[in-house]
Amino acid sequence: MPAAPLPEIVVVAGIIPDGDDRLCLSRRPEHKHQGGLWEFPGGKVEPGEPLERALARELHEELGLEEVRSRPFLTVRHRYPDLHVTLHFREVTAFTGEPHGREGQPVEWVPRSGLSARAFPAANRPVAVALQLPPEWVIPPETLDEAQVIAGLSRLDPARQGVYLRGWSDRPAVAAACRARGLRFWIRDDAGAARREGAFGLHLSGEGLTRAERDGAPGFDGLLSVACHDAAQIERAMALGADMATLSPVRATPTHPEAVPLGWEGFADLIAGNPLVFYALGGVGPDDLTTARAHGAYGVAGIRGFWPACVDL
Ligand SMILES: Nc1nc2c([nH]c(=O)n2[C@@H]2O[C@H](COP(=O)(O)OP(=O)(O)OP(=O)(O)O)[C@@H](O)[C@H]2O)c(=O)[nH]1
Repeated sequence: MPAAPLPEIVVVAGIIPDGDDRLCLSRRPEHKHQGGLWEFPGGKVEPGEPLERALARELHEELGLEEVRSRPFLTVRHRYPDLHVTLHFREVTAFTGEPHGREGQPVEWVPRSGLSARAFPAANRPVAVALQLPPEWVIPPETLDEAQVIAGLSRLDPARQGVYLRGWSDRPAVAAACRARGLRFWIRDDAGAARREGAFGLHLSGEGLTRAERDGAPGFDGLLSVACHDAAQIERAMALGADMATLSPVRATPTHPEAVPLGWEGFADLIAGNPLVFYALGGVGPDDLTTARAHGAYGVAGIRGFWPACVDL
């Protein structure tokens, strides 16, 4: 007899900040699925219920919060052995009341830096990665000179923007400018340079990916990222243990005129169900963040529109 299909549930969960760089967590009751683990408060979405309303209802029932407003943060699909779950994590932007465990569950404000010490359900791994990441990934133009790049870096916002030093990975002065500004930055392909420069991440190009597959995963403790353009590359990035990826091109772009754009629907189809954190790249700008999140990405990446002095690119 064929096995019965596993139950599929849709869940909404809130990332609730307190304005002091802490997030509200609760502990799942022992008798429930994934019992005893810490979670972002939330619960099952009712059929036809809009996600923002579902989260407001759950946070009222579980924590006693009122007037909850939220926006998309990250969508994760995960297959537990006994359950398939689609988790819509949302960033809570406003609420009233002080969260307390109305169902007897422990509730705590936890500093972001303390999140890695908590045990979460396996589905939460991409959220733990995304919580360390800026929503914008800025690529300094290669048409500028080093002094212009350094001047541009000093105008980026470290809270919102990270930097991929695509054409600038072998320039210690550029890495130093990122550090001085407190910007998280990624080095291209060279794990040794990433270690030396204290990069936040290592981003593998197609060539870097092939080399890492041949020689073994690069020895680097920071985040591992891969440039992807299709389903096969996403598979390879996951097999290598990557944390995040760029997927491109979403739209036509003058830097890669030959590449066929994925479009937002094609983008969403490719990333659905993959436990990587994705940035949409190629013809997108900071204003596309809401659209990108609605299609499963966490962030947006690019040169044009992101770089402060890029008017004449
Ligand atoms: N709320 C929440 N659920 C999570 C997280 N991570 C994760 O895997 N889940 C899973 O998502 C599902 C949430 O369902 P739930 O049982 O809490 O839903 P509910 O509050 O409506 O519960 P009930 O109907 O059993 O009372 C569980 O299978 C849980 O293991 C998370 O961070 N927050």
